[in-house]
Amino acid sequence: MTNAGRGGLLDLVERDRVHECDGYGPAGLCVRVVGVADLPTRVGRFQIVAFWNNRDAKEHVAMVHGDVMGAEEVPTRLHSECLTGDVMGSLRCDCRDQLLEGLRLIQSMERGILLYLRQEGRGIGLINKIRAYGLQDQGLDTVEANLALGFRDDERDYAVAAHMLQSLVVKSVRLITNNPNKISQLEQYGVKVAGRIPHVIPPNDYNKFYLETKAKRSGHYIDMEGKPHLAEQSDPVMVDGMDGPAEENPAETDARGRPTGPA
Ligand SMILES: Nc1nc2c(ncn2[C@@H]2O[C@H](COP(=O)(O)OP(=O)(O)OP(=O)(O)O)[C@@H](O)[C@H]2O)c(=O)[nH]1
Ligand SMILES: [Zn+2]
Repeated sequence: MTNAGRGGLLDLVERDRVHECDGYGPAGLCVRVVGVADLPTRVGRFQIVAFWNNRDAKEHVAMVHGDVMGAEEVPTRLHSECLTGDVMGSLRCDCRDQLLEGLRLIQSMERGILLYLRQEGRGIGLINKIRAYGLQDQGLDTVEANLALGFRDDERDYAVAAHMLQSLVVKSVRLITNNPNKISQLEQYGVKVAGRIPHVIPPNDYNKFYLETKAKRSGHYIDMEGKPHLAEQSDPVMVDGMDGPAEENPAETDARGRPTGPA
């Protein structure tokens, strides 16, 4: 990151001291940049940006690499918190690998952002996610378990992400995701999504059914058995303990997830 880029992020704290707006989404959610610091990590150096919001005590952060302010087509990952996966290393989901591979991918590019969103359990919270896991242990899939607990299959709202990107003065993003709902919600909130970068992690024995459910029931762009292979998925990323080549040049697609070139 250049001094200009870092200085620019620091300026946002001062800028946002008086920030007020109508907010995003049905709740009128508004965020302010309240802290910026250098954050060396095991995958490289980031600037971490802390956000206050006007609706709850959830403390969302952005991991920023390179000069993103005023930039177009910034590679951007929206990561939803997963204590069991991110922290405990659970194999029931692909969250930890997606988090680390996402940070690595961003580091390998000129610039990029990972928003770490405090939307545990697709927005149902940690206690309810563990209850949902209990129901899954009895045979329900992820969607059925959420519904049995009285939730929608996915309770996440990305208004906070849209405002965070606006606060970082990002002009457009290339979203690192397999989830079409993230793309459509961001667009609905006025974020220009210029393309998609697939983020497929090879399954393990414990999360295969979870990933299959994402593909079959939630419409995620993940190639599983029985579905036509996606051209963009020909080079899976390499994660600890798995054989296979690292993904170097993920194919890109347009905002609707259609490949824009050969994989
Ligand atoms: N309710 C529920 N949430 C889960 C379950 N497994 C993982 N999660 C949560 O799902 C979220 C992970 O989703 P993400 O990786 O951000 O996004 P995604 O919807 O999979 O889309 P991608 O961008 O393609 O990764 C985290 O908040 C996890 O805690 C589950 O079985 N039930
Ligand atoms: Zn997880």
